[in-house]
Amino acid sequence: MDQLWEILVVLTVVLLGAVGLAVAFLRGRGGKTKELPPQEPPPAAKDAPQRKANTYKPSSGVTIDTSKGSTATAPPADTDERDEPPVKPVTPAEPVENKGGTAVQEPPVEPAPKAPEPAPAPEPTIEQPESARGRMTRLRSRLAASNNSMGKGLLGILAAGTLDESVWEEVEDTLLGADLGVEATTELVDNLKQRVKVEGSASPEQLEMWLHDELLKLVDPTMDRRIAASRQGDRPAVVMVVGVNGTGKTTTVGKLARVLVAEDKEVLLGAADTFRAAAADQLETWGARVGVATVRSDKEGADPAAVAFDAVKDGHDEEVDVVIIDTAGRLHNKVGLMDELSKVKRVIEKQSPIDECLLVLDATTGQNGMRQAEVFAKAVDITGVVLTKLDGTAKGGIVVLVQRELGVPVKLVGLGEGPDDLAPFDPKAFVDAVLD
Ligand SMILES: Nc1nc2c(ncn2[C@@H]2O[C@H](COP(=O)(O)OP(=O)(O)OP(=O)(O)O)[C@@H](O)[C@H]2O)c(=O)[nH]1
Repeated sequence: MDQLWEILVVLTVVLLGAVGLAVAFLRGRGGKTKELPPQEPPPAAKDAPQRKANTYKPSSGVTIDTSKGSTATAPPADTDERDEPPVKPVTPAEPVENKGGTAVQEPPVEPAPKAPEPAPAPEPTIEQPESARGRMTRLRSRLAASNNSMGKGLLGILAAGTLDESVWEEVEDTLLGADLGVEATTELVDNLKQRVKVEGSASPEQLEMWLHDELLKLVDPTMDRRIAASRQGDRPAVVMVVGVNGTGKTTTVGKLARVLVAEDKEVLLGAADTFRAAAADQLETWGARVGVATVRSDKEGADPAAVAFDAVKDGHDEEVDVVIIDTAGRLHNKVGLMDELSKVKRVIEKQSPIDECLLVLDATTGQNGMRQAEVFAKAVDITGVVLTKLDGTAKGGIVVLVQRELGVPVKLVGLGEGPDDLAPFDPKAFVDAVLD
């Protein structure tokens, strides 16, 4: 019986072993994964140009590969990257989908080529303005071109023959037409008549000489035409410039700065014309051309008195020779403008006297300009006149009229739009040009 059990156990073990081997054999065959045929690359990736690794060369000389997934590598020591063909920069784009719907990553994007170092800003060129001496001589032809019709007319009339009353009337009309004014005209004609009477007769040359003398007398060479633009003790001189808009005020301040720079003066400009937005820019440009700074406010409609105050204060601190203040020429009404000018004047005078107050008058406006002048003279104490645009008018007689009416000399004349077309007024050169 025992033997039978032993035989049964052995048979069972053999059977189980055979079954296990059979299962293992079957698994080994049936579980093998099927090989996929080789995959074609997606069209987009296939067509993508083979591009070299994107490189960025910092100033240290180390090349950093910025292409995706790569690590920083140093180039071989003997690699000269300048020999590589240039790589076209690629615009970054979103990943695109190929036809099969697989997302294809856009090839790595190269950084924009390093911007070249910006060229150092060119040094501003400081212009060398023409010296004041000799300007009137250079500009004399301009005066003569516009004004000697008056001189020629007078000489023609006086040389025509007998000096009867009708001839004197013609002389008077010519002088009045040149804006000399009634008073000065009567004075001149009376004096000429007197000389002719005393001499008995006169040659055309003698008449020309007398006319020259009489005109010069009216222009008055004895007036002090110097501009107070030198330091006054331990402070700068202060020059305030006033006048109606469009007369050439800002231009004159710019030109005057040039005259003074040519005389080796240190100048500071104050842009107190805050009414017209562009006036401060205009003034600053004028100053910058000759290396002169401008005190201004960037706020349109800022208080002009405050700007003038700051300019004078800065002038003190910087120890310049002269501070020139440009003012507004237009406000909503005349009263407002005059109040503003008076205030600018008062505020400046809190820290410094005003040494010069120049009224800018447009010579082409004739009698109209005279009425403006009187209004300004009431608001501020005018110490001198700048007659602009004398190159564009035959009415040079305004020089005499303005001096007589205001009791102050014409100190400067504008004879063109060029930067150096402002000249100290020279009575003799003026009369010479008129009778040229
Ligand atoms: N022909 C000539 N033109 C001049 C002369 N002076 C100034 N001008 C011109 O006159 C115009 C007006 O000049 P501005 O300096 O802007 O006048 P402004 O008085 O400051 O005017 P606002 O700033 O509006 O008050 C400009 O075109 C100048 O070039 C001159 O002597 N001769």
